[in-house]
Amino acid sequence: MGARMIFRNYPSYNESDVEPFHFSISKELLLHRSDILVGEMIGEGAYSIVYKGLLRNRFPVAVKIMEPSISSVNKAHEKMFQKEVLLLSKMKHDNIVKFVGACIEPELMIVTELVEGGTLQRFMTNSRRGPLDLKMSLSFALDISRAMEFVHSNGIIHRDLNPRNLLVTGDLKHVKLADFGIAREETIGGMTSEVGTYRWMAPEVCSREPLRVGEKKEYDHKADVYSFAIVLWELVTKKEPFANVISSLFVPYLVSKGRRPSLENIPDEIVPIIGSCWAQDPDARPEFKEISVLLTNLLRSLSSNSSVDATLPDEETYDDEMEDSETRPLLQEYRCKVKKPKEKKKKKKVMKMRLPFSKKFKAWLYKP
Ligand SMILES: Nc1ncnc2c1ncn2[C@@H]1O[C@H](COP(=O)(O)OP(=O)(O)OP(=O)(O)O)[C@@H](O)[C@H]1O
Repeated sequence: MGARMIFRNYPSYNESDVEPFHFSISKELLLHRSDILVGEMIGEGAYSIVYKGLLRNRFPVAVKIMEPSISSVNKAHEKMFQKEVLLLSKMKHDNIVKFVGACIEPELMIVTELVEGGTLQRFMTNSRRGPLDLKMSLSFALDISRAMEFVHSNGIIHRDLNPRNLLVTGDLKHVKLADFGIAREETIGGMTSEVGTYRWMAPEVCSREPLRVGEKKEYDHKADVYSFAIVLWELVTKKEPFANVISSLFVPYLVSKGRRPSLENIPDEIVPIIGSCWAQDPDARPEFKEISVLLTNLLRSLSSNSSVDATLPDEETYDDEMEDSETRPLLQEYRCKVKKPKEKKKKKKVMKMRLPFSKKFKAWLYKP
């Protein structure tokens, strides 16, 4: 396996782990190796290589094969594989890659739907030179938020939300969440291992504060909300986060001290969303349920203000307004503002109201 430019922390396992391990994956989730025809390579992860494939000679699929050199030496990777299979098989949502099946003999393989548009990382890199399509960016963000809403409602923390784990559909209209390799069920009392990809890693996950003997860092599903904020920032700025930091290895330190990418030149409507999502205090971050409502309303208001015919993607499925009491006051205030601008007179008033709020919000964000 070649050196990777992305530094990522994986759960640590004891390499001398020799405990016997037996797969307990139900038969319905298993495929025969002969059902799968493996084609060209399309991607590579830390422990796996992903190929295009054909299921029963007919259906295009993605085939993730765990690197045999690793899985044969370490039973811990078999456990990791099994966890990924069991989690992914439960994740049935339009914005999450569909699980097709798994093989355990002769190689460890996970077969999913083939998402043809490549990673969001590649998509954003390719679109950097062109103009920003705000509606498309927000619509992608809404897809991600909806996927995460579903993941969290199932008691799962993804722990590695970043543009390499988000795939763009072939028609370039939607994004799907992939890679549940380090996702875990949230445990009462918080999670403790340090995992994720540094540039997208929440401060509570990556902080290097000294711990007392036996003490462990705790975090919860709000770590994913932080990662989402960085992805949203990338979508609306078309820039790389922490690009001026020499090595991503330094990012955790800076983030733990409150450093964030710049909010300069980001549309006023989006600043409070990003700002609240990457708040230092995880409890101050909104839930994905709230973020989805905000993004839906924002997209609606953008569409109704536009002369271009810009309907929401799959509008009927985004019809889930929340009661005001369900959104936190900060976001509620913001939501009222973005819902209003329909007539010109009202729009002016809204802009007047929004500016001081946004200033106050920025001041709050950067207070020493
Ligand atoms: N369903 C899919 N459709 C198309 N391409 C895919 C699919 N799944 C994975 N890929 C490609 O393969 C790459 C690696 O996949 P994945 O992230 O699942 O592997 P991994 O070993 O878990 O990687 P990581 O080191 O990020 O955990 C992705 O970045 C993407 O380019």
